[in-house]
Amino acid sequence: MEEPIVKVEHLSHRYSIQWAVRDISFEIPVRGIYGLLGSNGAGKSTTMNIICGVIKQTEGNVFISGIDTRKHPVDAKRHIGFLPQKPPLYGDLTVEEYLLHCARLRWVPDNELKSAVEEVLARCGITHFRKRLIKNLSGGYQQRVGIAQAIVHKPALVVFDEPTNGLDPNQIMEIRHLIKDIAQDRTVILSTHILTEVQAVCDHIMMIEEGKLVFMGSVDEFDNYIIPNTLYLSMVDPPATEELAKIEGVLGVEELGSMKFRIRFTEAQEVIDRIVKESAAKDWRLSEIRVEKSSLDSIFAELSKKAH
Ligand SMILES: Nc1ncnc2c1ncn2[C@@H]1O[C@H](COP(=O)(O)OP(=O)(O)OP(=O)(O)O)[C@@H](O)[C@H]1O
Repeated sequence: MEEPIVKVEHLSHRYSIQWAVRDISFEIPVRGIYGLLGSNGAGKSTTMNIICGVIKQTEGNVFISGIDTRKHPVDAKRHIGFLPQKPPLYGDLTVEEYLLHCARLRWVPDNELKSAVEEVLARCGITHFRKRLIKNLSGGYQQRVGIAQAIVHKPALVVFDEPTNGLDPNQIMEIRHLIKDIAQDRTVILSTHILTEVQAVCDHIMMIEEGKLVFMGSVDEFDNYIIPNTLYLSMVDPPATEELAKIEGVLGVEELGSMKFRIRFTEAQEVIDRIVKESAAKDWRLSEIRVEKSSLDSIFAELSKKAH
């Protein structure tokens, strides 16, 4: 069987006396964008810094494409690109000088340096700024340079720590687009405390709370994890709540006021069909009916509570 791209086994980390990460295990077997989600101080940066070999774990093992990061850190790092929370940029270098420097640091062979930098400049949409000093770029473009240095050596795994932090909405959209593009030919892990970011960018979610992994699965699984789906219903001439509750397949009815209701159900389509039929027969004048997905925010809050 093929080695997983990332394998984390019983990972724990302690800063002096405080445990920041406690017994986390997971595997990333296939390509995709994996969101590492958690509130501030949950342990995201610590986990990412360990995966990328920036800090050494107190306990446990990390393997990158089968290479033990503790035993062979240099070999493992060849497969990793990392954009830390504060990008390691040198403001007094031009974009091109900086990327050349990074490519050399990452063991790109001399005869491939130029083409590697050209490729990454184009990929990140910064070719036209190649001669500009990094300190004179906007935040969004500085972040692009940060991303470029993370992929200049074509690593199999790229790790982004809060990549859209501090950017304006347009810049955020552009950076998300770039991350999706980069993930087409490699695995990406990105950390964020923003739920909509995960929804917009990721295929899979790993959620950390208080140093523990509380969820790992697809975005859809996360979405359905805690709270069952509900129906939102609006009628001009609604019946009594009890009458709605009697409909087969309806598990509960919550009155939201102004002739609106939230219904918990067993099977969406069957219940929708019955409500529409009854409404037509009894002239409830149905004006809106839709399946509500539980918001990521509410799941986030539930999972956080679970972890406590
Ligand atoms: N160098 C350090 N020394 C001591 N404690 C630290 C250090 N770095 C992080 N911590 C603590 O470890 C815990 C986890 O921090 P970490 O930065 O990994 O969380 P995070 O999820 O990345 O949060 P944020 O989104 O705020 O960066 C926090 O309680 C934090 O205060």
